[in-house]
Amino acid sequence: MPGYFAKNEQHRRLVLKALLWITLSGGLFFSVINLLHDNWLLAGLEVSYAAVSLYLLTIVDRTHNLQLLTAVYLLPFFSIMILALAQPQTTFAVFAWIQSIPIICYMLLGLRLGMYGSLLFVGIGLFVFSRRFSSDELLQNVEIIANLGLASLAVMIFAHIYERSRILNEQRLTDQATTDSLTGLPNRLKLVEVFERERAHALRNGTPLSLVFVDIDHFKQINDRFGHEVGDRALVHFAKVLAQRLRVNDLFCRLGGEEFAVLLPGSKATQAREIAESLRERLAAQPLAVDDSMLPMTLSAGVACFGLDGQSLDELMLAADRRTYAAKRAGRNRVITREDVETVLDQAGADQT
Ligand SMILES: Nc1nc2c(ncn2[C@@H]2O[C@H](COP(=O)(O)OP(=O)(O)OP(=O)(O)O)[C@@H](O)[C@H]2O)c(=O)[nH]1
Repeated sequence: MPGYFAKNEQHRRLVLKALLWITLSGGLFFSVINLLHDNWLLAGLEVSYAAVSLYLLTIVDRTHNLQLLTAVYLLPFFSIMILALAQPQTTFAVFAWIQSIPIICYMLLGLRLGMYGSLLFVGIGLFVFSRRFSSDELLQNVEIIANLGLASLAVMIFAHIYERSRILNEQRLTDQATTDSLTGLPNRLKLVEVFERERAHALRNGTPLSLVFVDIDHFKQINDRFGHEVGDRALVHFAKVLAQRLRVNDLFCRLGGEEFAVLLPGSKATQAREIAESLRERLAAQPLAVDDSMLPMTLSAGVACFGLDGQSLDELMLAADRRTYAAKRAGRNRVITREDVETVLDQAGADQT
């Protein structure tokens, strides 16, 4: 299922449910009207369609393939509409239903499929309508034809614009929710989302996946000495310096405060360590300019590997966080991997005694 359709599933499910209720009640109502007009074919189709709508209503909440269900529902729905328009017993008024096609298509199928569906079914509807009422004197009136044509076009354009703005707004909200407003980096929510994708990829292809936990050293001192505003600038500077070194596939995100994480798809522990070391060196080489002086910044980092340190993001975070803590205890400005932990802690203990 394409990502976009999956994202909008909840919205589409609600729209489809509303439409199913309308077709259930409308189908029953119009079948009675058509029976009174002796139009058995249309009445039979409408009752059957009401029954199909009732059945779909019972499964719409639990179906895993909403797109297929929507297609199964829409194709006969539009076909019955057009068939109704073609019947000799029906009136001009059935055309009003054709006007609803673009709205239904865009709301249920999205921008591209909605446009194709609208063009196809409105086009067929207009063709059938012009053939069916060609001898009607109403159709000889240019004003009426222009009104009907323009109204159909306007509904389609508005439905298109509405769906486009809805998608853009949804995208904007999703971006806002997954971005750290200070540094512009992805946030923890994005890490959770990307980790799931990369985890599945690593399992499928047997490729490595590493996580580096990064913490700025003595950040509180920057705040205390220069104020919160310089502290914020230091965070932005830090984000910029580190981001320059990483690849597009790597996910560098701010977890909160002065804590960051880097997800490295395709990198095993040794490679992740090298990358973390180069981040550390880069930061040490690029101090922050504060007034006329240069303020040095350093980081401590811990590396964890998918598989070796656990299967879930929580397990990897815990392992990487512990190693970062070990790096802090060992004197800061260093990177610690699984292999380093004991050596470094022994060393730190020896230094203290
Ligand atoms: N300016 C600024 N400060 C923040 C922000 N978020 C957290 N902080 C500050 O970051 C500081 C973190 O302090 P600590 O957890 O003691 O860490 P540290 O001073 O880096 O010490 P070590 O990690 O042990 O090296 C706290 O003073 C927080 O107030 C932020 O968005 N902007």
